[in-house]
Amino acid sequence: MPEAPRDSSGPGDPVGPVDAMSVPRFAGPSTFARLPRVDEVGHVDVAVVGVPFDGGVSYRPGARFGPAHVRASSKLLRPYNPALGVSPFAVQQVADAGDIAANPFDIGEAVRTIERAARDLGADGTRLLTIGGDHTIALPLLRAVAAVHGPVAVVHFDAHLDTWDTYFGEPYTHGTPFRRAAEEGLLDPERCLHVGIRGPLYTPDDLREDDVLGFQVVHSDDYQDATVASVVQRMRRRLGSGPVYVSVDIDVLDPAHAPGTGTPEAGGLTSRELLNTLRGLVGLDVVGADIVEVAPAYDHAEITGIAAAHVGYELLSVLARNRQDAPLVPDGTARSRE
Ligand SMILES: N=C(N)NCCCC(=O)O
Ligand SMILES: [Zn+2]
Ligand SMILES: [Zn+2]
Repeated sequence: MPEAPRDSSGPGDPVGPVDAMSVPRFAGPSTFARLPRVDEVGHVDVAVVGVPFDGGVSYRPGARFGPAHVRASSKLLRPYNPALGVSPFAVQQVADAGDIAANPFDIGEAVRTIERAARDLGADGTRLLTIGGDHTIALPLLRAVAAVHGPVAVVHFDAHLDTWDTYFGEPYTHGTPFRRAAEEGLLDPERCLHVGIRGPLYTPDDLREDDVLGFQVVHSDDYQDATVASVVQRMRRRLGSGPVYVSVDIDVLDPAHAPGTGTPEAGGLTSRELLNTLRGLVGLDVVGADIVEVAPAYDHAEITGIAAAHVGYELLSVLARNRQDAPLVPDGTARSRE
């Protein structure tokens, strides 16, 4: 196929997505948001990378197919984000780095492979937006980020704490990455926060132990009792001014908004609440992010895939906004440029 026309203006400018007015969205390459591959551009500011690994799940399998599904569900994204007043593909070079090939039969080796690949991809300052895969992958991704930045704040969107200790004696699972990360000193215990927590736990100690590891909790129900703006204010106060890693387990959304996931829990966020909360990260030093636990076999009409693609788009928009000095409103969201 000849080189596809892309949304881009001149030589030296970032190469953008394939132009939807020249190549229909259902044709052309299967990269995130129809962006170029990393080997098609020179310098990359942000790489979108897939990790098709689900060897750490405790219930429904299938998140290994998440990267391909989210990419397929990202074809309708457009170049301009009016909510943040930014063109996320025009002010930074975003490109798709393909998938990290992790061993599906050996969790320890998979974790090492993911860490190595994430370190390589981020070696020249490239920031990573990673699409999982199950939540196990957050541990090697945090190792790679902490190797560059030191201990980071984590804002973790999830129905689940994921600070449990082991499953069947296994320390690396999708329910344990943040306990391992805290034990390894990858996290700043004064600046970590879960958002969207709900549902049954194993014992009351789960929350006490989570607290000792350095996490505060915004419960899903807090969105009922408070506004998104007040959640954003609390989140920004907690995350402070140092490096922030954002981990989004798609099951933070209510199963109505994200049925395609492995451990769904009733009573979750709407996609509107999640997208608006993510916009509240503008101005914070976001050094990396992941979107995990999309399991397409349980999805319908791409509901979950589209939600995950939009989460990725907002995260890329936050990174783009951070490159521009446009004014912010007091809760940290951007003033629209209309
Ligand atoms: N990270 C996700 N999605 N789920 C963790 C659930 C762990 C459990 O089965 O108790
Ligand atoms: Zn979860
Ligand atoms: Zn999780």
